[in-house]
Amino acid sequence: MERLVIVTGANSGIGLALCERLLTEDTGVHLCLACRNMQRAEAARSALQASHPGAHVDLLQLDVGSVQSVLTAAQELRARYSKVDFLYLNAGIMPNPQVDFKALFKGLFSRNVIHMFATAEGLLTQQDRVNSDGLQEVFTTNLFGHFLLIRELEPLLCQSDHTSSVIWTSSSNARRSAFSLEDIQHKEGKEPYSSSKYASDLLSLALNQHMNNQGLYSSVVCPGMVMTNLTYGILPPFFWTLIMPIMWLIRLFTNTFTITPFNGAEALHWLFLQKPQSLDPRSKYHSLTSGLGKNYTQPRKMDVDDLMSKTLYLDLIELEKEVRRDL
Ligand SMILES: NC(=O)C1=CN([C@@H]2O[C@H](COP(=O)(O)OP(=O)(O)OC[C@H]3O[C@@H](n4cnc5c(N)ncnc54)[C@H](OP(=O)(O)O)[C@@H]3O)[C@@H](O)[C@H]2O)C=CC1
Ligand SMILES: CC(C)=CCC[C@@H](C)[C@H]1CC[C@H]2C3=C(CC[C@]12C)[C@@]1(C)CCC(=O)C[C@@H]1CC3
Repeated sequence: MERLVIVTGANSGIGLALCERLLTEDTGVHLCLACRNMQRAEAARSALQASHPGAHVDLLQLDVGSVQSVLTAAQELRARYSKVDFLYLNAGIMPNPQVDFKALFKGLFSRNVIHMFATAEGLLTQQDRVNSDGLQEVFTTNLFGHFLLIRELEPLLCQSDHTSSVIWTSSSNARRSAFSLEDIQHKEGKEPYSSSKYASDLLSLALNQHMNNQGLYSSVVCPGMVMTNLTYGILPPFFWTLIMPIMWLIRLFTNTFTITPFNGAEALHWLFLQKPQSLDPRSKYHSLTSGLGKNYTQPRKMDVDDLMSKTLYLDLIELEKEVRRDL
């Protein structure tokens, strides 16, 4: 039987590579590319169908950064499909990133150099802004829009006769110290990306605790450090070209430098092949690539606790009520 797989942010990078891998490596996949820009979505579909003639690929207009767009897209999905098997919550942004070159240089000569390259801890800040819903843009795109989508798709995800999986593309940059329950949107700080990714780790745990009994399972993935539009936005392109040999060299010391979107999609694809009941709700599934270029998936325990995750879940439900009231 065909399995319906929805991928947000499917028109480029890791999302597009995942779609390519699903069509190449699996049979009976019905894809729905959920993208904000329909021209880019069309281009992605054409590329997928050029390499997989006859592949079942639908498009859906979805801007996860806009409450109204999520509600309209969910309504469309409920009209089109009777169930969803996999929902990849992959769309994400890192606006106006700034690299702290002083910290980078200092880190190069410290014992933490591998950790620094794997997580970018202490290296990156971003400048966020408020969107037209009055919400922080990074929080809405990376977390809240996806949360709302899950809530809206409950009738398709939670069915008595089958299980469904929601899979978050989180990051090694997710860090507890960047997140605060007093400021879940990260209005105050300078690391909204790190905060939003940590929030997705917490939320995934809460979703498992609240929804496993309805057949919905949530998992978290880290794709590693991948060269995509997102990373190309961090430094000027010529700089990346210049340091590319160093990047391949770094891979000899840290398996988190997956570098290509194909490699980065490893854990996302691996999860497609697993029974959701067999997965650990407290682990993040990492795409890793060895120095010799071998891809594999490894679960690593997340720095999350039950009380924090439950509190965030309840805060998000409250926020959802508020935004619905304001529509
Ligand atoms: N690259 C890396 O090293 C890492 C990436 N990640 C995560 O991987 C995910 C995919 O990013 P990646 O492939 O790297 O980067 P890309 O920029 O290539 O892909 C991001 C995708 O998200 C889409 N998107 C952004 N904002 C919205 C929105 N409001 N509504 C709908 N779609 C949107 C983009 O669409 P559009 O083309 O219209 O902008 C694009 O398709 C992100 O969540 C990112 O945080 C995590 C760890 C490391
Ligand atoms: C010599 C060399 C490789 C310099 C690059 C330094 C930095 C720009 C990178 C070092 C670690 C990278 C990293 C990311 C972005 C680029 C770096 C900061 C991410 C934050 C990209 C998005 C993520 O979700 C996690 C990545 C962690 C590592």
